Amino acid sequence: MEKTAVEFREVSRRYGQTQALDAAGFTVTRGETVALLGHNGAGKSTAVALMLGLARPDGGRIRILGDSPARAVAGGRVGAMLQSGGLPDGASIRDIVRLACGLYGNRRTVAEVLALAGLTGLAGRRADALSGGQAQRVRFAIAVAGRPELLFLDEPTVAMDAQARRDFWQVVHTLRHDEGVTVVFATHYLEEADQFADRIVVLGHGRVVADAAPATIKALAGGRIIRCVLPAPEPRRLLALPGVVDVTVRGEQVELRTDDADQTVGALYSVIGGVRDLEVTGAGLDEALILLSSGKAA
Ligand SMILES: Nc1ncnc2c1ncn2[C@@H]1O[C@H](COP(=O)(O)OP(=O)(O)OP(=O)(O)O)[C@@H](O)[C@H]1O
Repeated sequence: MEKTAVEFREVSRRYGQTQALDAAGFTVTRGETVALLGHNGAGKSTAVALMLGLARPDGGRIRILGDSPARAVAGGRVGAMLQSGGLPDGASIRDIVRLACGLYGNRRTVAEVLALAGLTGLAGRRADALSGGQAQRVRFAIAVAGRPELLFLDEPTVAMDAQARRDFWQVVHTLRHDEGVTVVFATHYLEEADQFADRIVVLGHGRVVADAAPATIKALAGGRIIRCVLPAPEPRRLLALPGVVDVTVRGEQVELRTDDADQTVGALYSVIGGVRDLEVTGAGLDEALILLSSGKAA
């Protein structure tokens, strides 16, 4: 059996004037859970659509479970939960799940799928009488009905509250553990990527700007931001201060990224001088993502 679940190499896709993906590349090994993380419009949904064969790339190569996306999907080896999956209004949840199970030759029973998705108590409910979070669970049920080897989840927890989110990830964890399912999920929740992924691929403007373990992405976020006002700031002198890893200067406004705030602040006063309005904040994952997406972090 091939070891690579997803090969996504130098993939580009343009919509009119918009370059949604620009030579983006990553691979996913079987059994891994990988998060595609990025801001709105970064290219996450486009990448998922291409991996499912719903659209074709303008350039690059995509292989899914050693096959073309279309053949992997047609073979029933891939499950997907998309952002916009509509549900048939008049049908009950049980009807929808039965249909999905039937499509895959009943690789799971209807009862099993209902239980997996936490829908047993809602089985008789019509699809048009569901909350946003419940509808998400039905989409999840459809995605896992065929016992897929590879699961794509595009912002799966978007309409869920905190408890529903925890329950959802617990089920995904069980599938990974018990069935070895490979999971690729798109999210712009940094915490979600950190908690549930083995690896995070950060997309920014259609390119892969980071591809690393969550701990590495978090380490990038572990630093501090110092903002202050300086008369005639010189970026090169600022970059030479202890701890400083990045400098942004706009007029007299200075922003420094540092991995040792105490040393940097000390040096700002003793070496540079004229410091006004100084503040120090935690960089945080959000700051790290912005930095990565802007291409400033190496
Ligand atoms: N069918 C389409 N037609 C035109 N432009 C599109 C289409 N699909 C995506 N785009 C554009 O391509 C870019 C990438 O969009 P994509 O939906 O892949 O981003 P995303 O990271 O999934 O964003 P979000 O977090 O908002 O879902 C955006 O600028 C978007 O407007």
